[in-house]
Amino acid sequence: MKQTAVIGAGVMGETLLSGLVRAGRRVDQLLVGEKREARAAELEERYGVAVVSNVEAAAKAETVALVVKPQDMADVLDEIAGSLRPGQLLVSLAAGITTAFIEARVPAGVAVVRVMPNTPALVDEGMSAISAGSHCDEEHLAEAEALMASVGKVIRVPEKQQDAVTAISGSGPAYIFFVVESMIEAGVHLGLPRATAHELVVQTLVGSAHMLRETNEHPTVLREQVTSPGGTTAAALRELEIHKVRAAFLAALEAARDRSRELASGS
Ligand SMILES: NC(=O)C1=CN([C@@H]2O[C@H](COP(=O)(O)OP(=O)(O)OC[C@H]3O[C@@H](n4cnc5c(N)ncnc54)[C@H](OP(=O)(O)O)[C@@H]3O)[C@@H](O)[C@H]2O)C=CC1
Ligand SMILES: O=C(O)[C@@H]1CCC=N1
Repeated sequence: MKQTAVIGAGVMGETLLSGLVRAGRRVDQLLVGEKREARAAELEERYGVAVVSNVEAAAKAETVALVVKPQDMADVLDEIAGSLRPGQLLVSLAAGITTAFIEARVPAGVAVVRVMPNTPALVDEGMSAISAGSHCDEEHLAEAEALMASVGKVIRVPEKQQDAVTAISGSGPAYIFFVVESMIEAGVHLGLPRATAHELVVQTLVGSAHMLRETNEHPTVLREQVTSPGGTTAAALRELEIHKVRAAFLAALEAARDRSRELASGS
């Protein structure tokens, strides 16, 4: 029986775990590495999974997903390295941590895949980008792809693109939620009840997202369709340009990309 372990069951780790359970993965094929007792009890109760030590998880599982913070990665790798064996697959979901960083800390022949997921995985609409490490064959990459496909869409990218991917789709949901928050607040300023503003904004987002995916049109075309000459949308977009929102997005995403690069150094 092939087992998959999730080490680090915080926001992203639990998102992956819950997705695997929803996708029909048998709970006796799942192991969780979690050091806090209260959290371990919570996960056992919620999913019926076995919560074990990191060392036991690493020793028993064929595939080990590492979902700890980048700053904790070196310690966790030091802890489990002695239990790992060639042929096993390590799938790291940590921002910034390179496959070379992991390979340098585990036995030779352990396959490593770097993944950048995002939280919409919680509703099976995740976006994951995966990159192979140097001891990784097609079977390992396919295994990592299947793992992440249980919670959404998966693409393969060269590892050198992962910091940019992290800035776009890894952190991306936060920018969207920030825009949603801002629009709801603006609705309240315009005199709408908060619940009404919330419903209007959320459905507008969902509808726009479906249009983007289903029409396959470029966002510029879709934006132009909304923008009647001399109308309300043109007035609003002019303000967004005056306030340099486009430039702010570029600066923000560069900052996220740079922070991802820094995380590999443990800072
Ligand atoms: N949140 C997101 O949207 C995304 C996160 N990621 C990546 O996922 C990883 C986790 O992020 P996130 O879930 O947000 O962070 P969290 O802090 O929510 O989760 C990290 C988890 O790791 C646990 N942990 C820490 N040390 C150990 C250890 N030695 N052994 C086992 N578990 C340990 C923590 O436990 P405790 O709380 O007890 O310390 C916590 O439950 C990061 O590397 C991040 O870059 C990637 C893409 C998106
Ligand atoms: O903020 C972070 O560092 C993580 C990685 C991408 C999304 N959340």
